Amino acid sequence: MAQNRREEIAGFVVTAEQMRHIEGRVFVAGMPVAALMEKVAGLIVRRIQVYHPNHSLRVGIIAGSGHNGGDALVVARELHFHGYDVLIYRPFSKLKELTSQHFQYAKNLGIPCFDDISALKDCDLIIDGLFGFGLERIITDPVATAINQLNQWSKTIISIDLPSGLHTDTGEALGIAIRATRTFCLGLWKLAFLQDQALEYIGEAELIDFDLPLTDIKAVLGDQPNIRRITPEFALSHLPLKRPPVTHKYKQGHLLLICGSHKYAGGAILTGLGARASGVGMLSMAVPESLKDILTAQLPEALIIGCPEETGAIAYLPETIELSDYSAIACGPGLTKDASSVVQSALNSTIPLILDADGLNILAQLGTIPTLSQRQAPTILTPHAGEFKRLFPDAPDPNKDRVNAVRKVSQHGAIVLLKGARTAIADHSGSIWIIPESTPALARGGSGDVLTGLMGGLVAAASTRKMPIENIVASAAWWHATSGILAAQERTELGVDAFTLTQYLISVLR
Ligand SMILES: NC(=O)C1=CN([C@@H]2O[C@H](COP(=O)(O)OP(=O)(O)OC[C@H]3O[C@@H](n4cnc5c(N)ncnc54)[C@H](O)[C@@H]3O)[C@@H](O)[C@H]2O)[C@@H](O)CC1
Ligand SMILES: [K+]
Repeated sequence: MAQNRREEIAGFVVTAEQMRHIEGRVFVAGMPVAALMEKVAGLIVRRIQVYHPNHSLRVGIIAGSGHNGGDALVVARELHFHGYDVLIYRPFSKLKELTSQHFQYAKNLGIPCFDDISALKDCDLIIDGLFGFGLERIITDPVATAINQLNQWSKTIISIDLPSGLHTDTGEALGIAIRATRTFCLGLWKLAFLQDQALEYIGEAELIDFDLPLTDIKAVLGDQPNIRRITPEFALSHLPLKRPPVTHKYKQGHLLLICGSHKYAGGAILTGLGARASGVGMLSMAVPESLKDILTAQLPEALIIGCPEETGAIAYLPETIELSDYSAIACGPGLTKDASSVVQSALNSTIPLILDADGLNILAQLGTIPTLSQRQAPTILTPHAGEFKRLFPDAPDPNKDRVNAVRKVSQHGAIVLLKGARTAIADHSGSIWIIPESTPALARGGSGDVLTGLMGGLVAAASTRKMPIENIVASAAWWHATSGILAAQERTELGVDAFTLTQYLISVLR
């Protein structure tokens, strides 16, 4: 039961408004606000003691005017009683009532209080309780200057709920934000934790579960939450790890990869190796004729189809290829922009299609939105931010509120996977899947080709498994990221070239 709760909670993501609704329900049901604050702060103190067991530390507490400040003041009181040398910086004179009471008591206990940040200069540890999800406008002076000064000290900082200054939903710094070493996110993951622009402020992130009832969470988020944080349990349950005892290769999916050019032969190999790891029943690869021998040598199990070529790119697909014979197509890695007619053929097919790399660039040239509107079957686009802008020049900036950006463009019918530190996926219904952990080691040539092949294989295999294709796409991205994390742990972030990554796809599952 406890395990189930942990798993379930780990999959939820909330906006500030949703969190307020959930808490509101708990308070209406009878939980006293002050009791909840005590409980939350008690859990925070326990975690602080795990990371900083030395009770002679000098701890600076930053307390804002709201309940984030209230949490921080309860933490101050408890650390004081545990023997830590505590001092408080409180920049605002007007405090919410409960926060004000905790401040009075801390002062009466003899904890030194200051309204100047420089009092905290000699602290070993800072606890940031300036703003939580109640921050709603740009931070101005003198607090902005104080945050700037604090950031320059490069101290160990633990932020309560969110690094103060971050917008809870977009992860944007509202003028300025505290750069935390560690952030304890309270109750449920706030959306900011899954936005790339917030990551440099958050440091190590940890969820502090304070027993919000699942019924209240689901009453606000719904049974099928609109935003889902991909957990290992979710991803693994969508991978074809266990086969039926009686099957044959075509029942395990037949993937057609269309990739490669004279210039980018390696991209085709990496895509093929990604597909190999998916366990797909049958793999066919359409490549330029001149690449046939090298691909056959690298992927002896694949059926390599040599295609007529022009300027080193595939000119067109041979007539022997009947696209409807396949379970799915993945098209794009290493094609060059000269392979336009091939991409057009793939778009005309009536089976699931994954487009990546030059497949996306060619789609942008063809006109993304009108072309997508002609598609009869699922289309999956896997752009990074640059490709995203070329595909959807009128969409919101994919480098800012990425979740909103990807949600907006998915209205045009495709499943869109926006690559990044926190890859975000949206489908036409506006549902979002986010991969919560990854590694910068994957920011490397060829790593995307591996994902395309892997996802292609999984989508092809899923055609007989009746699983929502969006879940398969998200699970493929999780698998890819998790393999990168393991490879980086064992080989450093420098040691995760794309070929090495393909070798970790299977070992990460063991
Ligand atoms: N209500 C509760 O009992 C619980 C609350 N929790 C804590 O409460 C926090 C939310 O509390 P609040 O809703 O009081 O909000 P916050 O404490 O996040 O801050 C809001 C306060 O800051 C002011 N403010 C907003 N933007 C400002 C700006 N740019 N410059 C100056 N002042 C600004 C607001 O007027 C308000 O007084 C959570 O983040 C969490 O830390 C958690 O402990 C869970 C339980
Ligand atoms: K905070």
